[in-house]
Amino acid sequence: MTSQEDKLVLVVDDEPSICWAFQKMLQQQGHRVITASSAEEGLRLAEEQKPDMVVLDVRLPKEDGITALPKFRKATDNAPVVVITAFGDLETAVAAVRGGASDYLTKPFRLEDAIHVCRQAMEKSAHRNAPVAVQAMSTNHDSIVGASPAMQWVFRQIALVADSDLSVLITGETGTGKELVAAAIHRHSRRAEQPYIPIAPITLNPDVIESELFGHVKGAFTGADEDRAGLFEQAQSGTVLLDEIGDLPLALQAKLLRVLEQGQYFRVGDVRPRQANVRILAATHCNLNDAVRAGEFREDLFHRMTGVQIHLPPLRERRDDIELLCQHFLQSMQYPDAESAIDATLRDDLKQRAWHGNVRELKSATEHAAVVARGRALRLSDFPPPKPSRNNSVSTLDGSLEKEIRVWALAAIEKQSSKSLPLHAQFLSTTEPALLKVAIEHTGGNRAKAAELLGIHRGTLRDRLRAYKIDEGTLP
Ligand SMILES: Nc1ncnc2c1ncn2[C@@H]1O[C@H](COP(=O)(O)OP(=O)(O)OP(=O)(O)O)[C@@H](O)[C@H]1O
Repeated sequence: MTSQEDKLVLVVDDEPSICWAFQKMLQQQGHRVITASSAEEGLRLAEEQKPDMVVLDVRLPKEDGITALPKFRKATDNAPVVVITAFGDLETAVAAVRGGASDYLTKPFRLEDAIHVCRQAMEKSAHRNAPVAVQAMSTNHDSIVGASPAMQWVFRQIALVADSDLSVLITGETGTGKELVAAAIHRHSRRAEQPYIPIAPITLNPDVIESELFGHVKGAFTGADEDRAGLFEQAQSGTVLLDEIGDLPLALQAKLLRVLEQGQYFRVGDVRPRQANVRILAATHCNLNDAVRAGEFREDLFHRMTGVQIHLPPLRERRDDIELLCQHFLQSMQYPDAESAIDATLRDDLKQRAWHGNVRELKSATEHAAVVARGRALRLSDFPPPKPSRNNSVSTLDGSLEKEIRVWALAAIEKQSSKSLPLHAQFLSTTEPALLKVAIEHTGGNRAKAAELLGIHRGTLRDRLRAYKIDEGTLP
């Protein structure tokens, strides 16, 4: 048997630069690489040389990668296949995984991601079950739109978990699409034909929430005139989404844990346990870690739920999706010439907004603008004013910025060497230039006013600009 460092990898891509990049990267990891520029040539090599892993592009000159995927699996006795694609939508990712792909990468990818994905694919058994036939995908659903690397990663994660029965925690600010992701996981799972029940605990009457979830037997409490099934029972064989799982009362968290660990629950007033055959997905916009620390969320449930997580970044961190999303919403409204209704100026203006309400805000703003514009190309004035941030205070760091700083600081500490600047100086030289530039831009290039705004001496400002080599010519 070959060792983890000495595998034969077949790369099938008609772009020589991609073959070259994989060749370099995999050879550095101690593997041997053969390449092919078409599925046909790749299959021939696969039959002859039985590679330990295949990297397969979706778009190939004749037969495409997704169609050829099962053939590669057969030709290599089920060696892992990593599929790569230039632009992925969720359906392509799911089709790849259904066709037997071990993983999925979207071009352009970061080298670290490619190494990580290839290593994981090789670690996985090279002799998995025979591939499942690619199933026709229904298009009659709410599609998830996104071309940004962040959304491509989300598609990959959905595709990888959809077919299993794993519980998944979906996190992200309000309006980022958590419920849409949960519905997509269900839609692409084996349970797709079974019920999908989203439950928001906050909307349930707190006095009867346990009965709502797990049902009750006759006489369990006043008003319980007959046996009744709860939502978990109604979702039998299907999927439940617990929307804002952080809102679930502590007593019910223990009962949910029982469902997750033993697949069992009790109707209120019943002593007979019932079997729950449900997949549990959960969503939250808050930091469950904090809730655990505050004693509001059970730690054991936290660990059970955070095994598989899909995080949806806020829209302001994937601004390149804004135009695509607007066009998508306009198309859904059958707006005339939806694709050209947003010109480059409007696109840039929309990208400037903070979109604190995320995709939900963008959707309602686009619908509003479409009504005002009545069929002509949209203008910024057609859009409602931006929604204010929930946390408009500028005197304190908002949670996400603090998180970024923590991540930065931990990474900097790890990289610290005898040659590095002290941590505080590193931090200042990373963050201060942006602050100085904003102050100067804001004051129209007036250094005296900028220094006043910053609360520092003019001379200090001049020295810092020099120290950071901020090119005065690039500033107003
Ligand atoms: N990537 C996307 N592509 C298309 N539509 C999207 C996308 N993300 C979100 N939406 C739309 O934005 C709206 C809000 O999405 P959703 O309800 O899934 O967000 P959420 O994160 O669950 O919000 P909340 O936390 O407030 O419940 C929905 O109308 C949804 O269809």
